[in-house]
Amino acid sequence: MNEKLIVCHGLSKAYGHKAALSGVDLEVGQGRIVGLLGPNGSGKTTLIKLLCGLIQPTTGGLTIDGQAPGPETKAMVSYLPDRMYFANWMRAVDLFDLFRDFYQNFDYDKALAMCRSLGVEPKDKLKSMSKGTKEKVQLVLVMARKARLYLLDEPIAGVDPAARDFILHTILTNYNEDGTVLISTHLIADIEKVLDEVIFLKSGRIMLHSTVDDIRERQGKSVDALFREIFRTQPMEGGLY
Ligand SMILES: Nc1ncnc2c1ncn2[C@@H]1O[C@H](COP(=O)(O)OP(=O)(O)OP(=O)(O)O)[C@@H](O)[C@H]1O
Repeated sequence: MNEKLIVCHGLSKAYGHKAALSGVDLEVGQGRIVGLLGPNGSGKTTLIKLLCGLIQPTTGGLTIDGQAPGPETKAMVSYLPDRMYFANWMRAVDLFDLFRDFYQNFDYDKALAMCRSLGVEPKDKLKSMSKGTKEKVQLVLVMARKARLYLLDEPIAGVDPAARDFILHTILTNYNEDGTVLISTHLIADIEKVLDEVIFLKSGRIMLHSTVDDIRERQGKSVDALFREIFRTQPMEGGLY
C-alpha cells in the first residue's frame, strides 16, 4: 500500500489545440478529504476523468496507489460524474442491484441505511424524484462502495442549502475512513468545513495546494474568502450595457 494514493507528474491534457491541463504535479495521501476548486473551465473535470481512466493524458502520467489507470485502479475508485447517467424508469433499488453485481465492494445494507437517513424512498422511480433527490441517490451509490478513492464531480449542486450540511455529515460518517475523497465544487463555503486540503486550479495549472488549517492560520481567512480574492473578476469598464 502506497502512502501517496494519487501521484501526478507533468500531467497534461489537450483537446485538439486547447490545453485543458498543463504540467500538473500533485501528490495526495490516504484518508484525506480534498477540495478541487477553480473557476469554470479551469480543468477540474478533466483532472477527475484522467484519474478515473476515462480519458488519456496527452503527456505526463499518474498513478493511483502506485498503479497506472486500468482495471485495478477502476476497482478501487468510486466516481460521481457531473451528470446523471441512469435511465429514468429505474428505481434506486434497481441501481443498488446493478452496483452489487458490478462492484464487489458495494455495501447494499449501507446504501439502504444512507437512503433512510437522507429521506430517500429506495423503491421510488428516478423519474418521480426531484433533481436533488436523484443527486442523493447518486451519492449513496458512490459512497456505499468501500473504495480507496472517491472522486466527486460537483455533488450536491442541486440540493437545497439546508440539506447540504446534513448530506455532507451523512456521507462523511458513512464512508470508508481510510479512503481519500476528492470533491470538485463551486460551493466552497458549504463544503470547506469538512475539507483537510484544497487544490486551486487556474487555466489548467495548480496555483495552490494547501491544508485548510494552513490557510486559516497563516492567511487568517476562510478558503471561500481566499478563493474569491484570488479569482475575483474585474467588472467591465462602463458596465455591461
Ligand atoms: N471534450 C472536450 N472537447 C474540447 N474541449 C474540452 C472538452 N472537455 C473540456 N474541454 C475544455 O477544457 C477546459 C477544461 O474543462 P473542464 O470541464 O475540465 O473544466 P472545469 O474546471 O471542470 O469547469 P466547470 O467548473 O465549468 O465544470 C475548458 O476550456 C473546456 O472548454
